[in-house]
Amino acid sequence: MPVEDQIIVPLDVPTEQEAIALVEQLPQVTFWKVGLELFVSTGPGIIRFLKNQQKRVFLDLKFHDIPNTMAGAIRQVSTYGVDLITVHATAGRRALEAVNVAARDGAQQAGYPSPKLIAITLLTSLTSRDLAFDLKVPVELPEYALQMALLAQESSLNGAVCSPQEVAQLRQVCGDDFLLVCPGVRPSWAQADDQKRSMTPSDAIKAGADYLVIGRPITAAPEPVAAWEKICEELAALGV
Ligand SMILES: O=c1ccn([C@@H]2O[C@H](COP(=O)(O)O)[C@@H](O)[C@H]2O)c(=O)[nH]1
Repeated sequence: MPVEDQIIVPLDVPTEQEAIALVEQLPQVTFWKVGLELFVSTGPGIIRFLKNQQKRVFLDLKFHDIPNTMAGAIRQVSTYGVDLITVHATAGRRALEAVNVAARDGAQQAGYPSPKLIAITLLTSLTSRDLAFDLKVPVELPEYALQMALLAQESSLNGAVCSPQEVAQLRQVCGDDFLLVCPGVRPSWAQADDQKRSMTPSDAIKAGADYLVIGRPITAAPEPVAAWEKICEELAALGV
């Protein structure tokens, strides 16, 4: 896969007009992410727009609820024809198993291939200290992320979302067929923002990520096209 196709850019903007403007400004981007802010504002209209532009779509709504409610929501969003959907691994085994069936049903009903379901292991904005002291999880962070990924894999999900700092371990344990998507990616020249477990794009790919989610370093850059090109050049230099 060309390196450009491994970068997913989030449309973290409040309106459909701003989202469309970004897509038009960055025609080189093939994979866009629609998250909570934009989806709450526009509903599925933005997904139709992206699909009409032949873009791949990552619907990052991070579903987290009881199994029946998760299944109902996933059945509905699986009728949109998106490529990737996130759920929280902490919804638990029964919910993860339920969403698998629901995604197949919804996609089949709409005549689309099943979307790939990927589970959030631990948000990249959280630190070891947050996990231990605020969330009261008495497990080291890398072990916790791994256990959440394994829960997703045992529940037949397609992959997981993890920080680049955990991706090498997850790749080694979960194998090559398990999709690993990494947000929290920061080129050396970008600021960290609220990301706490970051790595550079090339280090994240070398560590085993399938896809990188890179937002503000591109979309909030003074020149988004130049920022995109700089990241692609850095990745192309890896020669992978
Ligand atoms: O653990 C997670 C899960 C999802 N995200 C999402 O990725 C992007 C990152 O954007 P940046 O501007 O590159 O920080 C954003 O849409 C998050 O909702 C994440 O960061 N961490």
